[in-house]
Amino acid sequence: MPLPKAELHLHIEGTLEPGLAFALAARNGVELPFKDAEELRHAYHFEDLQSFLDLYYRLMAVLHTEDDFAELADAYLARAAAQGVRHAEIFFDPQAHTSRGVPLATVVEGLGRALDTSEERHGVSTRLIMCFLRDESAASAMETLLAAKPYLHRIAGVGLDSAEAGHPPAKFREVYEVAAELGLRRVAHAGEEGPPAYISEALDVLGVERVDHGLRCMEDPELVERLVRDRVPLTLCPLSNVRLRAVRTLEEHPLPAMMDAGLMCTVNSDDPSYFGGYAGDNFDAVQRALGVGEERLRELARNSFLASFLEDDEERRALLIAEVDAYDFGADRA
Ligand SMILES: Nc1ncnc2[nH]cnc12
Ligand SMILES: [Zn+2]
Repeated sequence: MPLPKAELHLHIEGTLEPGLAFALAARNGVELPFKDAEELRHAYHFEDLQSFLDLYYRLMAVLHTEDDFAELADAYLARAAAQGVRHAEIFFDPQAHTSRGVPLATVVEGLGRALDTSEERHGVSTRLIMCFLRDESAASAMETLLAAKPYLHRIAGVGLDSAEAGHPPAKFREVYEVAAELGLRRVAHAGEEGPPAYISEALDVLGVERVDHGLRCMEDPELVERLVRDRVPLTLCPLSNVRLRAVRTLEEHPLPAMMDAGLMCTVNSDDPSYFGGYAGDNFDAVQRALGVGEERLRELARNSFLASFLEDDEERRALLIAEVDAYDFGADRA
């Protein structure tokens, strides 16, 4: 049995495996610029965040119907469960679908259908986090937020993703103010490719409770001190960082230094279909490449539940943390 963990940084569109992409393309009559799944896999070499995003947006165009979104999410939940994920807070990018004519209702109801049966089918509790594309306008984000009002019973929070450089968090100040008024939790990608100042800005201007990535905080000792003092959770994604060249090699990933500094780190998969692994694979990778030991793996797993939005189910949170504390590494892999 793998180490129980929560996944807090996962883009559902980034779980689209080549096989499912081709099946949906055939079903929906979408032309893909690749001969087959094998050829598509060979395209998974990225220079930076943007070169990945270009393929990510192109491929998700195979998603059209409620069934497509339900199938995508159910496939992720099955894979995640097999790697010990017991709770998943799942990002989705509504503007990437509405901009090509897929209604928000189709996306949310399709994903929602898979999430509704997740605990029963996979033993994974879930939350949905709606992300705004930061390289689109603040007006478009606001329009998306307001359009989501009928679906807020399904949406726990808002996030901010896509191309980071040149799109500072403050661009979305009003959007996050309205999100807070609507009772939504707030997170944002910051410090993946953008500077440490974007991390401070996400905290100060957007009022985020967690920082997605936050990797570049290590360039600013005062910021590290603040994040440690305030126990701000960081949702790190080691395999993603290597594939998108935020770090040169996995062996050079700052995770151990970040944990040494006292930062509240979690380990997640980001876009597992594209970056070579799901949550458990990321845990295995840091254990293997960085020599992260068993007690630190346990700390990462514990942090994942502590940083999760399980406030409305403290009983489940306590139960899952107790499972982490009692986990026997000798009996199985993490
Ligand atoms: N790693 C990432 N950074 C920013 N936006 C994303 N959208 C999907 N994955 C992303
Ligand atoms: Zn991400």
